[in-house]
Amino acid sequence: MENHSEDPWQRAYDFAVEVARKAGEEIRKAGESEIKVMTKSCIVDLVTKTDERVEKIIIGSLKEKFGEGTHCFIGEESVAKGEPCILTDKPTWIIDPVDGTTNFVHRFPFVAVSIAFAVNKQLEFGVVYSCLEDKMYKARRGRGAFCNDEPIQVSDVKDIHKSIIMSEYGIDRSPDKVNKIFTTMQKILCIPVHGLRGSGTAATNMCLVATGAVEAFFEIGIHCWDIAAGAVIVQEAGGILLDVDGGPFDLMSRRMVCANNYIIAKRIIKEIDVFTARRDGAPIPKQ
Ligand SMILES: Nc1ncnc2c1ncn2[C@@H]1O[C@H](CO)[C@@H](O)[C@H]1OP(=O)(O)O
Ligand SMILES: [Mg+2]
Repeated sequence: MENHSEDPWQRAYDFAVEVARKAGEEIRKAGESEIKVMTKSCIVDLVTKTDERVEKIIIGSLKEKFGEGTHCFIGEESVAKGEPCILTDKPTWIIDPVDGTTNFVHRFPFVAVSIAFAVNKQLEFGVVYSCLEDKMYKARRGRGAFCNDEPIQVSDVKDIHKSIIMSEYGIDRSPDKVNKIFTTMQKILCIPVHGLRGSGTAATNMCLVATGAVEAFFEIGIHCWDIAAGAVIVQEAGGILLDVDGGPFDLMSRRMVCANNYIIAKRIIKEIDVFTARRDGAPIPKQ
């Protein structure tokens, strides 16, 4: 019999990679036929049957493998349907079945499956499968980060003027919020930096930091399922995570800066116009 006592999560990690691949194949196939689009919180917050179906496949496979009741699950579409979004000390899977749903709907070619696993609120591993590019990013705490089994590393650029920074626009179209986002983007662009990019998926943006293609990614408004897997991948690739105000990273805070090093992170943080986002798991106030 295999002895997992010294390495309790390897089996879960390997299985997460398998499940992410299967989920990505489902997404690729679904993209070949007509995509029926629905909305969630507002008219630009999109969801499809594929998001819901793929989340069910992922959670179903994990429950079958690890036994119902022993593990907890936080999944984007389950939370949208009223399941709690609370991270406890129990072994917890944090899942975004389709990160970049808007891209998926428009067939803009960056769509990722994001699966992370935390125990005692510490992230143990993360898997991001960029399914249209067929890139499997993965990392386990203390064991390095990989893309299609090749080790990956963040860039060694320390000069902000030689960097590419990533961010996103989110889904809030109130002029006040959009203004803050654009002000930040303008300030960063005019530092100046080499470029400002956004792939439309937070998980993929983080993997691009991990491979050294860009130096940093920041966003306010993302959820824990968008960034949990990417957080392990960035850290294991030698990068760092911070709050947008320079404090420690908090997975449930809906705010994050990830970067190749502190010099780049701190320089960006100086330019970020912070706005509030209700924490993941916080009760929604009654109207
Ligand atoms: N309210 C929000 N504000 C900002 N980003 C959000 C957001 N909700 C989801 N995102 C995520 O941030 C990136 C784009 O802004 C995507 O990864 C998107 O994930 P999604 O495609 O799974 O919804
Ligand atoms: Mg997402």
